[in-house]
Amino acid sequence: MVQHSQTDDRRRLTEVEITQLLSKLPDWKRENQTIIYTHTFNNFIESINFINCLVEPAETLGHHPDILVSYNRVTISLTTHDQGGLTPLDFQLAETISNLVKTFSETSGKQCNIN
Ligand SMILES: C[C@H](O)[C@H](O)[C@H]1CNC2=NC(N)=NC(=O)C2=N1
Repeated sequence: MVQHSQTDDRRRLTEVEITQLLSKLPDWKRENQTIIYTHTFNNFIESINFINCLVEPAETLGHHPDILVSYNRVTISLTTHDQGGLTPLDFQLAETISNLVKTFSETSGKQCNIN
């Protein structure tokens, strides 16, 4: 029988692991089986441009954020729907999103990655 290893990025995380991983993502908070982050941009266009920045990493990971846009505020929720909870993939994508926001802000909304 195939055993799922600890490196399986689609396995459900334990509460202890979730707490540990969240401590490295200060902008994100836990809400039930999701982790959530809200960022305020300068306007609606920046919100949408930033969301477009999420397409490539989401497709690459095969993991997709739930997104709510309210003018200049974008709320991103991550969970692994297939597992009904949080997995390493959620934290991987959260870290990527936080890095994208940083680059996006530093380039005044012109760029979201440095490649
Ligand atoms: C087949 C495909 O990879 C899966 O359905 C993926 C797509 N993107 C996904 N995204 C998220 N957030 N959770 C999932 O369970 C999920 N499943």
